Amino acid sequence: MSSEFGNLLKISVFGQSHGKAIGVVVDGLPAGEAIDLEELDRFLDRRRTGKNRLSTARKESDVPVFLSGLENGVTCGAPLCAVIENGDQHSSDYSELRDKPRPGHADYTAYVKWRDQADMRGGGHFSGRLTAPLCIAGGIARQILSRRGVYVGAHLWSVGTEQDAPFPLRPTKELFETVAAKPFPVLDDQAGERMQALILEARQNLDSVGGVIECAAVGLPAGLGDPMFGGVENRLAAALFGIPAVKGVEFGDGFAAARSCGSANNDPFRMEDGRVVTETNHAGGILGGITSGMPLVLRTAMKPTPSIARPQRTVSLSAGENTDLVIHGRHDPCIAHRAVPVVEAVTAAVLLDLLLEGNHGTF
Ligand SMILES: Cc1cc2nc3c(=O)[nH]c(=O)nc-3n(C[C@H](O)[C@H](O)[C@H](O)COP(=O)(O)O)c2cc1C
Ligand SMILES: C=C(O[C@@H]1CC(C(=O)O)=C[C@@H](OP(=O)(O)O)[C@H]1O)C(=O)O
Repeated sequence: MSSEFGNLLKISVFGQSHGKAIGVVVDGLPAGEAIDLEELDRFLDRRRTGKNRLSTARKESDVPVFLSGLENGVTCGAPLCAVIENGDQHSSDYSELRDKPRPGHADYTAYVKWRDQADMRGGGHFSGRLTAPLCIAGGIARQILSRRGVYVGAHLWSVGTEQDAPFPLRPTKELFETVAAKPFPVLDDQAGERMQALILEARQNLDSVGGVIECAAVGLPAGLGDPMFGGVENRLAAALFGIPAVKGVEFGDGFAAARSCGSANNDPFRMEDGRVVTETNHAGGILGGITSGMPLVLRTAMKPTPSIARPQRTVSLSAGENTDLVIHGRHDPCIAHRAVPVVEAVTAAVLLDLLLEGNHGTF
């Protein structure tokens, strides 16, 4: 199933952007886990729409209703199902797009696959809207992990050409909390100001801008994951590419490592308080697909929002001829800053799945 991932912790996302509701089924959660719903709401709020001109004007409350799996706020072992009602759809914005696919969005490929049955209102099932239920699942996974000393956090690494400071060699839970509490998720607030100016400028120019998110996980044991196709990188990348608009995933120094040399890229081993650590972390905490015990570090490249307000060239599918398109409606001038908690959510879900596998489902 294309909308499901995970081995022992199976996460299945359903719904369409302008349908009645969107939601998630999470099967395989350990029983007896208290879920702090206020903390979950703070997590969902970091992704929420309609806060300011940096994001889409669509206003959704994103309040999850738990239909199963949670009794008195505690997981009961049965599959957890949560739904979010959609409340602010402007479907007329999309009537023309059925015939004239938006460059950069999934309208054309959805049409190729599903023809006239495709629900492309608000991006349908391809929409970034589906990352709200993903954040319910990942927000719960994140709480379960942090109870066991594994912390996942992320920040906006760059927007366009503007760059944040990198995570330090050993990011802490406190650093993750500090970034998560900020209205704009960066380490260096001055860089954050420049990024916000860039997003507003793109919007002003009837355009959009891309960005990169850096995510880290600390407290992971060494030895998680398997060689070759069962690697932690493989598992994370497969799930992270499920986030709409992700066009690249790298671990540690990633593509920059290809411009480095062995003497600079190798992380020297040292003993510290009786355990093996590395002096640097170019590998991003993964060697041979297996965690080394150093912080896991990854980055996801988010493309610029495809729906932009300036006129674009497309085709009329019915007439079979070239034409022009002006997209109306409410769109994010940048996706990356809103997707920071989404990357945390997916990372936490995959790591919890891997930890459950290593402990026969009971972690
Ligand atoms: C949080 C989030 C918000 C998004 N907002 C928009 C948007 O407002 N307008 C838009 O055209 N695309 C938006 N996208 C991106 C599209 O959903 C995505 O580009 C499209 O489904 C095609 O998928 P692909 O880019 O992975 O190929 C958003 C994605 C995410 C994750
Ligand atoms: C609603 C969300 O984002 C939506 C994601 C999206 C897309 O094409 O991905 C297109 C827009 O939908 P609409 O045209 O209905 O406003 C965004 O607002 C959300 O993230 O919750």
